Order: sequence, then C-alpha cells, then structure tokens
Amino acid sequence: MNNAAETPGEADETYDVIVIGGGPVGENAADRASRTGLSVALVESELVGGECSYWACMPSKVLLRAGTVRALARDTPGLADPGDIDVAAVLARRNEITNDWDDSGQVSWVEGAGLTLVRGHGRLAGERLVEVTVPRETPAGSAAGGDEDGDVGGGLGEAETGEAPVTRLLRARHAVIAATGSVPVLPDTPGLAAASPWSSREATGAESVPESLVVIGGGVVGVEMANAYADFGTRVTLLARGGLLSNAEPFAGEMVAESLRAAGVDVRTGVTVASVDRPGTGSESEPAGPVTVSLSDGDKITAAEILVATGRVPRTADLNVEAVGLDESGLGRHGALPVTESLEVVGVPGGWLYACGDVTGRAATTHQGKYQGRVVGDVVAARYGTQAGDRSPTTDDPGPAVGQEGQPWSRYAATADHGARVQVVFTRPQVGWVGPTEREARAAGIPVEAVSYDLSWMAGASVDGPGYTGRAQVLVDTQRRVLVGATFVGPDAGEMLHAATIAVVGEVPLDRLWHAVPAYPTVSEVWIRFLESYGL
Ligand SMILES: Cc1cc2nc3c(=O)[nH]c(=O)nc-3n(C[C@H](O)[C@H](O)[C@H](O)COP(=O)(O)OP(=O)(O)OC[C@H]3O[C@@H](n4cnc5c(N)ncnc54)[C@H](O)[C@@H]3O)c2cc1C
Ligand SMILES: NC(=O)c1ccc[n+]([C@@H]2O[C@H](COP(=O)([O-])OP(=O)(O)OC[C@H]3O[C@@H](n4cnc5c(N)ncnc54)[C@H](O)[C@@H]3O)[C@@H](O)[C@H]2O)c1
Repeated sequence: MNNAAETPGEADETYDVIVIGGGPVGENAADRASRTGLSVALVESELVGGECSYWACMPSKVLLRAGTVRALARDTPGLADPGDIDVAAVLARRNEITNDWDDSGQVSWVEGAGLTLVRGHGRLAGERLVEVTVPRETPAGSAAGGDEDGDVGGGLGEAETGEAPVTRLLRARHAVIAATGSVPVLPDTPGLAAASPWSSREATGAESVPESLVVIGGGVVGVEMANAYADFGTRVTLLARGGLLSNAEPFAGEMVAESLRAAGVDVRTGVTVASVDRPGTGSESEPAGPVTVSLSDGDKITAAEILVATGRVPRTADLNVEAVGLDESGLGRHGALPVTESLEVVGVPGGWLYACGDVTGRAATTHQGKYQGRVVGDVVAARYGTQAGDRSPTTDDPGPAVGQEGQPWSRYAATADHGARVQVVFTRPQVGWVGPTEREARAAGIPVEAVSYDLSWMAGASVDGPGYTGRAQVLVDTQRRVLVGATFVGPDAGEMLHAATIAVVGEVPLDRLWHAVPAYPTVSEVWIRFLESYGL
C-alpha cells in the first residue's frame, strides 16, 4: 500500500454517492443506496446494463435456446424433427434481446429510479473524488447528466463539438462504489494476438456464423459457445488444457464433454496450444485467412475463426487506484479490489470506498454480483441515509459502523459468497451447482458424504422423454446433518438448483428436509432418494 493519495481539486458536482460502472451490479448497488434519500450518480463509459445485457448472459442464452428446444422436440415422441436451426432468426432474436445494443430502456430505468446517469469513463482522483472523461464521440442524446439540483455540470451536451474530451470532477459526500466489472484475458501464446481472435463479445455478437470455429478454453464461455455454434452447424473444435468446467464436480464436465461430442464437437482435453498462425491482416486488401492452431503434441487444427475463452480479470487497470493509496501489493488476485464482508475496500480507511461484482474477484456471475450490489447498497444507505420512509431498509438493524463488518447472514454482509455461491451453465445438459465441490469441502475440513443419483431413474424424467440424461449429487455435512453443496446436471438443472440453494443457505436439518414433499411425477423427487440413500 502507498500512503500518498492525490490532492483533491475543486469538484464540479457533488452527490452523496457515486457508483462507477453501470453494469447489472452497479445498477443494483446504486438503486439500493438511494433508498434512504441519498443522491446517487451512476458513471458508465459504455452501455448501461454492462457486459451481461449486451455481450454475455442475455445474448449467449438466446444463442443456446433454439438448440435446446430442438433437442427437446427430438426427444419427444410424436413431434416432427424441427430440422436445421434458422440461424438468421436466432440472430435476429439476439438483436432484439440486446435492443440492438441500445441502452435507452435501461437509461429510462435509471432515471425512473431517481439516479443521475453520468456518461464517461470514471477514474478515482483522490478521497471521495471521481474524475469522469467524456469522449468526444458521445452521442448528444445520450449525454444524461447534471447535479442533484438539476444543473448540467461540465457541459456534457457539448462534448462532441469540442476538440478535447470533457472532464468532470465529481465529489461524493459519503461513498464511492466501484462496480467496473472485468475484462477478458488474452494468453501470450505466439501468434494469437496477431490472429485477431474473437473474445466472448464477438462470439455473442456475431452477424453470421463461421463454417468452422476453434475454441481455446474449457470453462463456462468455452462450453456454452461451443454448444451454441455446433447447434448452428459450425464445425467446432474445443481445446481445454484440463477437463471441462474444472470449477464444477468432475462428473459435470464429463457429461458436458460427452454431450458436446454427440453434438459433433471435437472436444480435446488435456491439450496445450503452442502457437497460432493466420495469414492476412483482416483489411480489405488483405483479408484474414483461416487460423491454424498448433498444439504442443504436434497436432494442427485449421478453422475459419478462433474464440479465446480463457477467463476474465477484474477491471482495475484503468481505475487509477493509486490515487487512493492502493498499489499492486494492495490489490488482490489479478488486480481485484479486496473487500470486507460489508464490501468496504481493504486498505482504504474511512469507509468511503466500496466495491461489488466482478471487480472484487469474489465471484464472476451476475446473480452473485447483484447480491453484493444489494449488500453494499444497503450498507451505504444505512450508514449515510437520512430519510426514513417506504424505501428505507425494512429491519431494525442499523448496520455496521464504519470499519466494522455486518453480522454474518445480515443484509449488510455478503455471507453467501463463501459457502453458498451459485453457478448455472446453460449447455445441454445444463449444469448447476451451489456451495463447494466435494474436493473443496474436504480441503476446507468439512466432513462431507456425497450422495449421488441418476436423474433418469425418476418418474418425472421418464415422462419428460426417453432420452432424458441427468445426474445430481448433494453433499451432506455428516456432523451437522445439513446440506453444504449440491450439483445438478440435466435439462432444466438451473431451475432445479434453487431448492438446493435454499436448503444450503437455510441450513435445513435433514430430518426437517424429510418433510419437504416433492410432487409426483417430477424430477425433484430425487430429494427423497437423496435422503433415503443417506439413511433416513
Ligand atoms: C459470454 C458470457 C456469458 C455470461 N453468462 C452469464 C450468465 O448466464 N449468468 C451469469 O450470472 N453470469 C454470466 N456471465 C458473467 C456476467 O456477465 C458478469 O458476472 C457480470 O456482467 C458482472 O457484472 P458487473 O456489473 O460486475 O460487470 P459488467 O457487466 O462488466 O459491468 C461493468 C460496467 O462498468 C463499466 N465500466 C467499467 N469501468 C468503468 C469506468 N472506469 N468508468 C465508467 N464505467 C466503467 C463498463 O462499461 C460496464 O458497463 C457471463 C459472462 C460472459 C463473458
Ligand atoms: N452461465 C454463466 O454463469 C456464465 C457463462 C459464461 C461466463 N460466465 C462467467 O464469465 C467468466 C469468464 O468465463 P470463461 O469461460 O472465460 O472463464 P473460466 O475461468 O470459466 O474458464 C477459463 C478456462 O480457460 C482455461 N485457460 C486459462 N488460461 C488458458 C490458456 N492459456 N490456455 C488454455 N486454456 C486456458 C482455464 O483452465 C479454464 O478452464 C467466468 O468467471 C464465468 O463465471 C458465466
């Protein structure tokens, strides 16, 4: 940590709270923070709604949907085979769901919630100070701005007519919340950068589909996009240096690999990419040719396009954290902003700087980030808000004092980030899990017994279709006789998961769980089989 913070200048505008980053997480944090009468500015450099709405969760799920429904139809006796997917129609639906990459709908929501949108790139500029740079190409119509009294500060509307970018200095009376998300990682593999590879943005935003695609990375983006493009008829090769979905239970990755292979994907696990080669620059005079990927075992794969899906890192590189006394040693893994349970940034005293979402490095999903956004918003609202009323927190708990942690499981602590994190992968079959894997639980010293069951044996599965494939596993803490984790693999696993999440978060004793009766004939009857297999 570096103690020298930059000297604050005179601010152009003042708000009670400034949120940097208008993704799903920043939006939630800003909304909750405003609930006790605080004025909140939301600073966004690109599209309000963030990665999730335009290049991640939403478009990727639309790309997967047609293939999922086609597989269901094929597995339902009595329905004609739907045949090939109408790719153009799927891409058109994707454009609809992203609102053609136009954020006016979300801007209306921000305005309706009483927040002030400030377009531009925010950088920390000292204690409670944020400098916002507005690029000249900002469209006039999107230059929402102004302080809480309604005065336009900094002349955002003139931004596109001036020579230099406009800079506005914002001051927060109380708190700044960083919700800047994450950026994809590009490995330094020889030839890879020069091959102009796709990131998840190009994969989710493509205007047409390539004849062949090689995907590097067997994580969530890799398997979801391999599945979607294979459904579209693209010849896909998926290269993973380990197994697939290495953060999940091993059986989950194995089942996804088997299903991808059945869908025609060439899945290669345990392989290393040595180099990438692509002729042409991609310019009009020199169009890019096919990509050749050389593996360290000597094999070569040639494809029309290449997608790099090797993870994402917290976006702090352009946040100027040095201005608040943080240097590299004060940051977490891959530059994450380290936070307390109440999401105060560690190493910045005074309880004014907070962080939530991907930028904290704690979890990289929208739902987990939005949960943090609710926690941090409530902490700030309770600490600094003045107006009681309908929108104030609904409990008597006044929240933790500055520098103190919220009580575990109170609304002021992101407790579920540790033992009850949730993830759903929308491949076919879907994979959903909550809490630690068996290996992680044992490494943490939790005495667990894994109880596993083949979901196709359930009456509900036979009704769904003769080709139903699925498996589920729960982890029982044998000392406390509660569930600490669960994994579901199968159609609609994502929808089935929440029952397990409630059991884990609620620490429901097995003897009480016995009385939660699943309806017949549903796949959820597996809950009775779990308990019977455990000895109840
Ligand atoms: C292909 C793909 C599919 C995914 N699918 C799912 C899914 O199905 N379910 C799920 O839960 N998660 C999914 N995720 C993860 C999810 O997208 C992220 O966890 C989520 O977007 C994180 O939200 P965030 O608000 O923290 O960050 P972001 O969504 O990245 O938003 C951050 C925002 O801050 C802005 N910003 C950054 N720096 C600044 C700055 N200095 N000044 C001003 N603005 C700034 C950015 O422009 C951006 O709008 C997926 C990710 C990918 C890549
Ligand atoms: N459905 C969802 O919730 C969803 C969907 C997509 C993405 N996401 C989130 O987005 C984030 C990014 O996804 P992702 O798939 O890029 O990351 P990831 O961390 O899930 O997977 C990255 C994979 O790339 C591999 N890898 C890393 N470096 C490599 C290298 N040099 N060569 C070959 N392989 C390498 C890793 O071993 C890992 O398997 C994730 O954290 C994920 O949670 C969520």
